[in-house]
Amino acid sequence: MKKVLTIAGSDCSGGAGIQADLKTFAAHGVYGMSVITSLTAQNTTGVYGIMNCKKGFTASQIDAVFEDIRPDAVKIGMVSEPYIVEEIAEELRKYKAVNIVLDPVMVSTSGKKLITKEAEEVLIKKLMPLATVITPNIPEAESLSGITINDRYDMEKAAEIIYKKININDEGPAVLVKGGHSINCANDYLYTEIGTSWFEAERVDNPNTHGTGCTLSSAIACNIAEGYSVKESVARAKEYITGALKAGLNIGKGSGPLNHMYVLDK
Ligand SMILES: Nc1ncnc2c1ncn2[C@@H]1O[C@H](COP(=O)(O)OP(=O)(O)OP(=O)(O)O)[C@@H](O)[C@H]1O
Ligand SMILES: Cc1ncc(CO)c(N)n1
Repeated sequence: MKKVLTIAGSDCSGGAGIQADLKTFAAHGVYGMSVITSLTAQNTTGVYGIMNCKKGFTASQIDAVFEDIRPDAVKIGMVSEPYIVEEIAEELRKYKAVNIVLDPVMVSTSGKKLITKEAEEVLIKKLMPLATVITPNIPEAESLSGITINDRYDMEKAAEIIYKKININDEGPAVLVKGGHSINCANDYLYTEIGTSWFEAERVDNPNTHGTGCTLSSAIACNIAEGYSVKESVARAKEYITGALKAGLNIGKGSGPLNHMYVLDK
């Protein structure tokens, strides 16, 4: 059985963060492990508090995992503070971790800022270059590229700018700009060293989209762990997220979670 690690924040209401990641891992039939960077008090209506892991403890958790069970892929989600980003980068370099999917979580679905400006800068400099693929949504891609995104062409331009900013000697990550924040569609654009692709999907008319980003990046990590290419992994993850949204749960008073237990045919 493949083993996949998530390094992310906890969502006590179970729709995003570590909880979404572990449910996605289970739906993909891989063995899931978790390093928790932050506790959040949140639910489907908003984020009401954040308590970060104290200095050194994210690194201790990563040591405990890697010294015993080497992951086949690693997903990284919410990392709020620069010292946590530094610890993760140092540890992943130390263990020569591979197949890293980084979701640069900046703002929650409900609009709460989940990362400091300083942490964002360290994320770009130290962690993104270690990744295989990064998965910004439209506002995150705007922040990383410095351009405003209004249409498909802007998504393509932003992906290329971000790719060129992070990739030194073509050794950095592919860039997947997610279109979940578009109005009429849900098309994602992938920019890699060997080519570009659009992943097109109909927009599912469902207000329950809490944790879609966490879930997509976890599904990509599972597929990469199973040996699929980045492009195939994104295609399969896209099919899974669309199915999980269509499978429609209706939980909570706000933007509820999707149905992680949707299983993709092998
Ligand atoms: N209503 C929808 N219908 C179909 N697909 C969607 C919908 N909303 C989001 N997606 C898809 O879900 C994935 C996550 O995209 P999105 O842009 O919502 O990420 P995010 O903003 O990081 O998520 P989060 O809400 O967890 O922060 C993408 O593949 C996107 O196209
Ligand atoms: C813990 C956590 N990670 C990521 C997100 C982004 O959806 C969230 N709301 N909470």
